[in-house]
Amino acid sequence: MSGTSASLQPPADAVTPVRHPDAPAPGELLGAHYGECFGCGGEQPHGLHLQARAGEGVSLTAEFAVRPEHQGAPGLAHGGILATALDETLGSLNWLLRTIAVTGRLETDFRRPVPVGTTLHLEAEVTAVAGRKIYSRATGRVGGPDGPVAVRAEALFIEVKVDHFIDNGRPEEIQAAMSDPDQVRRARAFEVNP
Ligand SMILES: CCCCCCCCCC(=O)SCCNC(=O)CCNC(=O)[C@H](O)C(C)(C)COP(=O)(O)OP(=O)(O)OC[C@H]1O[C@@H](n2cnc3c(N)ncnc32)[C@H](O)[C@@H]1OP(=O)(O)O
Repeated sequence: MSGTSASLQPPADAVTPVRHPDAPAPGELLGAHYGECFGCGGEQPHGLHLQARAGEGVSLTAEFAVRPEHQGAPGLAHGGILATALDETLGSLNWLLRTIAVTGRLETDFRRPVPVGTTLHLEAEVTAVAGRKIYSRATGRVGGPDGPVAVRAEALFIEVKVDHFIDNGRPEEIQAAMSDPDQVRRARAFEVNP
């Protein structure tokens, strides 16, 4: 991608990302990491309800069905919503590394409008890892998985410890998430041992 800033270029000592041995198998749905997440949560009525599926290596695909509540201009998806879909898709990659990480930087290209009523077909991959820094990119297409590119992003995620959420989040939500009976979801949020 042209125009990407220097901080999204992996350093010379970056390594190839390694899929965790316990990562979901290719083709498996990842499910939501948190029910209230605006990007993927099933209990979030206003959210994107994005569904991601593991791919080969450290890659995945995801689908985002654009609904009327996602509009910016009449009949078209809001750019910030599309950036959110890209952010969520890229963030989901970290589950394949079994690393807890948050977005440090996200750079987005908007190439085509995305109409309400269409599905954005996303694919994403981790391209490099350097210490706590995880470099990744994503593409969103309209009209099908092989349709024209509507949006693209490159990102830098930074690995964090669980304390990042405990220290910065609201205690009510932290407690609720920690006692989530869904073991996989709890592990994604709080029990990952890289
Ligand atoms: C539980 C699973 C959650 C999954 C969610 C997935 C979907 C959604 C993903 C998100 O939207 S996460 C929410 C949005 N992101 C945030 O709220 C992060 C807010 N930022 C922070 O909390 C801190 O800035 C951060 C933890 C990212 C980094 O702070 P630290 O004090 O831990 O590290 P530091 O600032 O020393 O940075 C570490 C390295 O990363 C680099 N870095 C950090 N932020 C950067 C940035 N923005 N651009 C470029 N480089 C950056 C920094 O220069 C440094 O490089 P070096 O090691 O080479 O010195």
